[in-house]
Amino acid sequence: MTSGTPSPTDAKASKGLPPGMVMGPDGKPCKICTAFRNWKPAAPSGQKQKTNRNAAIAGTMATLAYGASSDSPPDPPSRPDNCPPDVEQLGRATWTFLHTTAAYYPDKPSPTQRANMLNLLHSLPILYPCSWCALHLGQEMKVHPPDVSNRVRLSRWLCERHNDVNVRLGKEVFDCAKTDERWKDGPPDGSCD
Ligand SMILES: Cc1cc2nc3c(=O)[nH]c(=O)nc-3n(C[C@H](O)[C@H](O)[C@H](O)COP(=O)(O)OP(=O)(O)OC[C@H]3O[C@@H](n4cnc5c(N)ncnc54)[C@H](O)[C@@H]3O)c2cc1C
Repeated sequence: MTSGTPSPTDAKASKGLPPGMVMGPDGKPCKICTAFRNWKPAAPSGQKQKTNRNAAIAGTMATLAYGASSDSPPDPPSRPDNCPPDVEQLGRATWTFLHTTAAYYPDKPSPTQRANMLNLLHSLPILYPCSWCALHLGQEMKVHPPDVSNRVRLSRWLCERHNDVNVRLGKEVFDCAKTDERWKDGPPDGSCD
């Protein structure tokens, strides 16, 4: 992050927030920037009391029904399937789309195909709903402009941008030599055929 640019981890911005909750550029908790397991919006005080009471009743019912001891830790909350995506679901879906699109991009793209791909990539820092993700991607794209000259180069470029995020999140870096294997051809053992 360049100096002077606000970040979701700014001490001032995140002060008092539960761990993992991410603030948006507007200074409010950003739902689409936060993993569901970390999303703990502050309830209005009346509602909070009601929520706590409901949770207590639910806990008692569960103990009666399943015999769980009252000091056992609660299960992590599960989410109905029809909820909007969180930062992780959106990220996985977007990377799947981008890497697969690159894997099927032509070896010799026409000028129109190159222009279309550039339009798609340059739209992301503007349109991507997770504002911090979009901001970081835009910064990386300034330093590493997209290479849409052919399939291999585009796949490599995307793999490297995905690795930028992996590094920022403390995840393992992906071996970019395996991009086709992951997104188009499948492993050599044929287990995906
Ligand atoms: C443009 C963009 C920016 C993002 N920025 C942020 C951010 O700032 N903060 C945040 O919390 N989340 C961000 N995300 C979401 C984040 O990248 C992950 O998608 C999310 O954390 C879920 O991670 P995951 O471990 O399920 O796997 P993902 O990172 O979603 O990867 C899905 C699969 O892709 C494969 N893969 C992994 N790395 C690569 C690679 N380099 N090349 C090819 N294939 C690969 C692996 O098989 C992996 O299982 C961003 C997503 C996008 C699309």
